[in-house]
Amino acid sequence: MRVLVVGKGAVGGYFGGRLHDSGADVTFLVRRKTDDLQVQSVHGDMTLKIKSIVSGEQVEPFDLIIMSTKAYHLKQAIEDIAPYVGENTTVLPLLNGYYHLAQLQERFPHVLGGLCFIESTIGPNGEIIQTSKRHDIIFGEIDGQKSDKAQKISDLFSKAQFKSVLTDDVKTAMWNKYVFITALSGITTIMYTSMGSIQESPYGTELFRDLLAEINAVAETEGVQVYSPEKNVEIATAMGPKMKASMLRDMEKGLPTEADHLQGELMKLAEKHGISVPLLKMTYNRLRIYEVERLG
Ligand SMILES: NC(=O)C1=CN([C@@H]2O[C@H](COP(=O)(O)OP(=O)(O)OC[C@H]3O[C@@H](n4cnc5c(N)ncnc54)[C@H](OP(=O)(O)O)[C@@H]3O)[C@@H](O)[C@H]2O)C=CC1
Ligand SMILES: CC(C)(CO)C(=O)C(=O)O
Repeated sequence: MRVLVVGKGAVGGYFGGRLHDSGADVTFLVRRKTDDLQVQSVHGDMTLKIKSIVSGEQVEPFDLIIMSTKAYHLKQAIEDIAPYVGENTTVLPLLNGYYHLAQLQERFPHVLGGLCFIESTIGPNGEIIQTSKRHDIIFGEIDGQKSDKAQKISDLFSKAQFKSVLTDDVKTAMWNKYVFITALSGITTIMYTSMGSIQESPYGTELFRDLLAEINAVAETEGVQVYSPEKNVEIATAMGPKMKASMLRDMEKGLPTEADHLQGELMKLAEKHGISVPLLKMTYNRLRIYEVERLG
């Protein structure tokens, strides 16, 4: 199976690197040509020679295209991959959030739902640094059906050094992750620290739980039954006290955030349904101020 990984960043570099290391036929779509990939990981480091292409290069359509750009780069990435999507190509996004699925489905014939749990970032020399144990991909057909294509992807993933789960309810899995990351990126950016410090502070866990409860009420208007706030607090705690959302790591580097795609979309939904979400509103507002100040 020929695989194209779009974005050789924290997520794409890690999972694409693991797939390449397992013997899979992986190409990276990059914006600057490179054949090096370095991964420093709690599961073992890798120094790899990889295949890469830049947009516009003439190559045959791929069997699987893994999308791992930030949401604010997705529109351009969709244009860039269009020539590499054929009638048998499957597109698998690993982005946080939910509403990018519709963007992809509008354009491509076969899109799976997907998400990942991994704490990784791009280091100063372009290396991928993965800092806590989870390295999981959860994916499946959006309509919940079994398919040969999804099964073949699962077989390919099972040979690589990460955990993968083929689910028949990817919609709920994506919403669970969406709720979790919206609250986690919100609380860690507002408090500007890791989960351990937040949980040691007087009201940290309570505020995290309250934010999760607000977001659950919004998510449930989409007809999904998501994890309880308590379960999400447990998931965050299990990732270790040093865990920070990638959004905070991006803010520390002065980079843009996915606030519009995560908190912003949920604010729109809350307003549509008249749901009061003061903590979510404060979080989104703080992140919007960051964006305005960042651009000077
Ligand atoms: N980091 C994490 O721990 C986790 C992140 N996520 C989610 O995964 C998604 C990706 O995040 P992350 O990996 O952290 O982001 P990064 O910024 O680390 O990586 C994104 C990569 O996409 C590349 N890119 C952007 N546009 C294009 C394009 N048109 N063609 C080719 N490459 C492109 C960027 O290239 P360039 O270097 O040129 O800018 C960059 O290398 C986000 O939705 C995030 O929320 C999910 C779970 C964990
Ligand atoms: C919380 C975490 C690390 C889990 O995958 C994540 O998704 C992110 O920070 O973007």
